[in-house]
Amino acid sequence: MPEAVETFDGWYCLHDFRQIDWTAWKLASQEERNQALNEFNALLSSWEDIEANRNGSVGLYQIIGQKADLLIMNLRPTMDELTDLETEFNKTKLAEFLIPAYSYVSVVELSAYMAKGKDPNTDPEFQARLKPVLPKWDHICFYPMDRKKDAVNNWYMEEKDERGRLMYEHGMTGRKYAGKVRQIITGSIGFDDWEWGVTLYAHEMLQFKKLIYEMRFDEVSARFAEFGEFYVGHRKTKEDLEKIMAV
Ligand code: VOV
Repeated sequence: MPEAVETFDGWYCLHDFRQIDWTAWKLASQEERNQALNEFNALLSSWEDIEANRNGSVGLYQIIGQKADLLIMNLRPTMDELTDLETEFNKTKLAEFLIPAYSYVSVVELSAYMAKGKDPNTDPEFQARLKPVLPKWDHICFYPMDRKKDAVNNWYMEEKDERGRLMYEHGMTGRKYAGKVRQIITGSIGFDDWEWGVTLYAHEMLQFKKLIYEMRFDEVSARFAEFGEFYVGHRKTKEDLEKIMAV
């Protein structure tokens, strides 16, 4: 039987998608709205401090389309810390005006397919990728995915060397987008409904489409990839959020 590839797991990750309840927000007083934003800004600042101390990372994004309005993405060394911060956020005033839209629980994952003699447990480059500072690039694209397990194409029945070959080809396509798209692959087998979360960053939106389209022709995606829903959006600061929420 084919054997599993060793995985190296880094920080835990919560993608928290929310919709703004505009009706409730507009009914609130200016004072209540200010209070909600100030409290959230303080919480975001505390998460940014954690990022500065290299104990996690945070990103705030505005999502386009009707699936969600906001995405708050947090990384932490343990899942307990993520659970706590989710609870803390849910208790804020702002959260009273946000409707849960979707969430994804996963852990930053690298596999040994590409390790090539390096020890991922000590190699500084591997370690930095396992505990990443989320890129401050303008645009984000997130989607969950699976590897196929049907009678004809079953990823888990392929030999390890063959999977390594397919992943190598995948990596070569990805490398063409160096400087244009950055990827954070998170593993979610046993944690969420799909097997991986794909979080991409770009300076230019169109690069997501170009990369994902090109990858569809790689054998590993063409034969073995199944995708969930796509969410795309833009990175936002506290000041941007104040403008978004202004009514
Ligand atoms: C900038 C783009 C880019 C680059 C450079 C890149 C490179 C690499 C390398 C070198 C490796 C293997 C080693 C490791 O690091 O784990 C991976 C791994 C992985 N990828 Fe990837 N990927 C990219 C981008 C990228 C995209 C756009 C997708 C979605 C697929 C698509 O069709 O939409 C994807 C998926 C994955 C997955 C699900 C895995 C884990 C598979 C597993 O079975 O373990 N990935 N990926």
